[in-house]
Amino acid sequence: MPVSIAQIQKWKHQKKPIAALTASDYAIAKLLDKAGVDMILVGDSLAMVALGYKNTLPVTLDDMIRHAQAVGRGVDNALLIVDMPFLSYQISAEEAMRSAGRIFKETDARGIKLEGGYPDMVETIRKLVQAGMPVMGHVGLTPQSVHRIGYRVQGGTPDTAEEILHQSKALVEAGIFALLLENIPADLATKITELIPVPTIGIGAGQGCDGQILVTHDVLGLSDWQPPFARKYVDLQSSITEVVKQYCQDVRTKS
Ligand SMILES: Nc1nc(=O)c2c([nH]1)NC[C@@H]1CN(c3ccc(C(=O)N[C@@H](CCC(=O)O)C(=O)O)cc3)CN21
Ligand SMILES: CC(C)C(=O)C(=O)O
Ligand SMILES: [Mg+2]
Repeated sequence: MPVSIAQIQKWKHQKKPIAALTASDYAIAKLLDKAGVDMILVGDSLAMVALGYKNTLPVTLDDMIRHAQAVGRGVDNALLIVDMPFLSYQISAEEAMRSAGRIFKETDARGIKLEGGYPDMVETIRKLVQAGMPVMGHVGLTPQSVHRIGYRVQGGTPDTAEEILHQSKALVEAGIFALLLENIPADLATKITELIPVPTIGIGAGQGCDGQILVTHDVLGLSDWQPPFARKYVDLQSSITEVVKQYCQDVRTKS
């Protein structure tokens, strides 16, 4: 039985941590799924780690759908979630509905994720949920706003922490099934986790969340740079470089 939304919601109450990672292609997605990851996110961070852009803004809805299709072919068990890319959902609820609808029609996504908890976004999310589309919220550091807020920790002052808590509650009231908390203080993330009824998945938000997510390229040591909170478990850049050098040498020495 594949992991369901109901299942991760039950795990919150059972205090069973949810292990999530990102994927952008078939090969890695299949490995993550077979290794037992609970949730796989086709994150728009693929703009940077897979496509080489300097931030997440350039990636298109067509790009996200293409990558989500590839990931979907490798996933049997994990809950597959797809990020909506910059400007595919911010202009109007109508446009968000059309973009989200394409993701559900053209991929095997079982949920989508949208950044932001400001009033207009809460209303957009309410409409998507009403139309039958499971939505995961995303507050704190929202990378699609990099030009306004940078990649800094969010919610470090009493006022901004209160605002993030308020947004989290508003998103829950609009019907999100889970909430991503990015780069916020651990005590704030713990407080939100205790106060809302849906699972929180943290990245750079401490160990008090119901689950954790990281960008797989960071975990594997394949990124050019990575956030300070991302733990690199293996340095595949070095391994791959060594192997490729060996291969080149073998070709050149005709061995
Ligand atoms: N490879 C990769 N991993 C990620 O986790 C990731 C991406 N890319 N791209 C999209 C966003 C951007 N993320 C980031 C990127 C940088 C910091 C970072 O360096 N934060 C510092 C402060 C930086 C500053 O002041 O500008 C920190 O101390 O939190 C945090 C999150 C997380 N996401
Ligand atoms: C929060 C992270 C994991 C994300 O949204 C992404 O990878 O795009
Ligand atoms: Mg993202």
